[in-house]
This record gives sequence, structure tokens and C-alpha cells, in this order.
Amino acid sequence: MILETTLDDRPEGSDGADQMGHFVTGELDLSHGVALYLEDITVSFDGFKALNNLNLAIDAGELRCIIGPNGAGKTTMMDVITGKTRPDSGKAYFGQTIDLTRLTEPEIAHVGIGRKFQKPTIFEQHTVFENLELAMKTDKRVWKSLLAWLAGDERDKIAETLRLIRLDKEADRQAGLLSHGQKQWLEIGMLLMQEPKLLLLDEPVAGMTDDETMRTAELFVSLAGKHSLVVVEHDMAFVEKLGGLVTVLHEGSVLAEGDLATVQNDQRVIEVYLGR
Ligand SMILES: Nc1ncnc2c1ncn2[C@@H]1O[C@H](COP(=O)(O)OP(=O)(O)OP(=O)(O)O)[C@@H](O)[C@H]1O
Repeated sequence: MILETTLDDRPEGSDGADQMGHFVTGELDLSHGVALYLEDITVSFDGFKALNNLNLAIDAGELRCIIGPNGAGKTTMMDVITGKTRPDSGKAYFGQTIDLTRLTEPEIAHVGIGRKFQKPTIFEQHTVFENLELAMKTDKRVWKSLLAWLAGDERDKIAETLRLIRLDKEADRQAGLLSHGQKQWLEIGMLLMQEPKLLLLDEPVAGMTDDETMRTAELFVSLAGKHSLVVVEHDMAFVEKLGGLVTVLHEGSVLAEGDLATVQNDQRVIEVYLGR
């Protein structure tokens, strides 16, 4: 499958564009086992380097946590990956071939990178089921809504997602009536309906109860393998439960990387967190 999208800001005939000015990018290639590759990414705001030669590689199917003190550059890194912020320099690849620095935000979503922000953005007036239906990745969506009918496999997919996010018993409930944690799960379910290969999750358990936090960890662990997940989180109990590699950002660069116990015992990390 070839993704073809018109990009007005790209000159005709430039690299990656065909004669019609359409940008053409290949299918996601995970054959080398790398889902995301950032090399020497620098982002400056008025001379201040929010990211400073940042390097990061996420394996296909990996569950990675990103931690770091306020202002470390976590959000800016997510913004670069999703095309919201353009780096001054550096490389950003999705799989082997997709150069993220050349794609717009919608294109990046389309090639398979889903992002969940801290605040849930669900359709409160609609039911849980309808929210998932609306999020489905299909051009036929308009027709489906018009016909008020869904193909069997699409219904199955919604049912499977409902089970995964533990909302199968709430399918007909108005989304606005869900608890905060359930709303977060619904939004994750909506992302999953788009079949992303890489999920970026920004403080997903903020405001959740301890029980919801642990259930969210179980959900993420179950998603790893099929998806790659990059989770920015301050809640260390949650990070521990996720059990994956942890990357510590500080002043726009990677300060340390390893399992949680290793980075927590790293003297440089301790100093950064204690502000010494
Ligand atoms: N649009 C912007 N203009 C100017 N400075 C910015 C902008 N966006 C981010 N910054 C600065 O860049 C640095 C990194 O910010 P960023 O939000 O990426 O950090 P963070 O690790 O996500 O922090 P937090 O944990 O507080 O969310 C901060 O010093 C921030 O003030």
C-alpha cells in the first residue's frame, strides 16, 4: 500500500514528491526491528535548546517509559515525533523508511503513530460503543453512519477493543458518565481503533485511582508486542509495574537508560531529581 497525500508546502519534484506534488511514502518497514529512531535531534526556542542532540531508539513491540524532571524535554520529544514541532536538526524515522521530519501531523497519524494527551478527548454525549465506532479507521465511516449499519468484522473489532479496555459492560453507556479512569481507557481504545503501530502516551495515569493505575499497566503490557509504546510518566509505581526499559531525559538529552532499578540507582539521575 502506498500513502499518497497532497502537501501544499512541498515543492513539486522535491525528494519524495511525484510530478503531481503528491508526497509518496512507503509502507512501514519494521524488518530491522526498530520502530522509532531519533538521532541528534535538536529543537531550540529563542536560542534555548529544549532538545539537545537527543538520541533514542525504540524496538518494534517495545514498551518504553520516558521519565525526567520538569522541563527535561519529554513533551517536545513527543511533539517532534508527531510532527507538531519541527527539529532544527537531526533525524527522526518511523521504521526503516518513513522520515517523520517530512510529514505533516495528519500524515504521521495516518502512517500509524497515535498519541494520547493527558486530558481525555472523547465524545461525551455518545455511548462508549459509538465513540469507538467514530474512531474507526475507514473511509466508509460516513456511509456506515448513514446506513446505521456496521459490517460483522467491524463489530467484532469494536467488541474486542471493548474487552481489551475493560469497558465491554459499559458499551451502551454515555461516555460522559464514565469515571476518569474509564474515560482514559476509552480514549486509548479509540486510538487502538486506528490500528497504530506506535502509541505515544502522555501521563496516562494522572488522576487515576491506584486500582485503575494498575489495570492500565496491565493493559499496556498486553498491548506491547503488537504495538510499540512510549509512555511519559511521573508515577514510579506505574513505571515499575510496566517493567520495560526506562529512559531518563534531562536538559533535552538522554541522561540514563536501563531498567527502573538501574536508573534509580544512577548517581547522575539522583542528583538531577534531588536538584543538587
Ligand atoms: N513553545 C515553546 N516556547 C518556548 N519554550 C518552550 C516551548 N515549549 C517548550 N519550551 C521549553 O522547553 C523546555 C522543555 O519543555 P517540555 O515541555 O518539553 O518539558 P517536559 O519534560 O515535558 O516537562 P514537564 O514534565 O513539565 O511537562 C522547557 O524549559 C520549556 O519551558
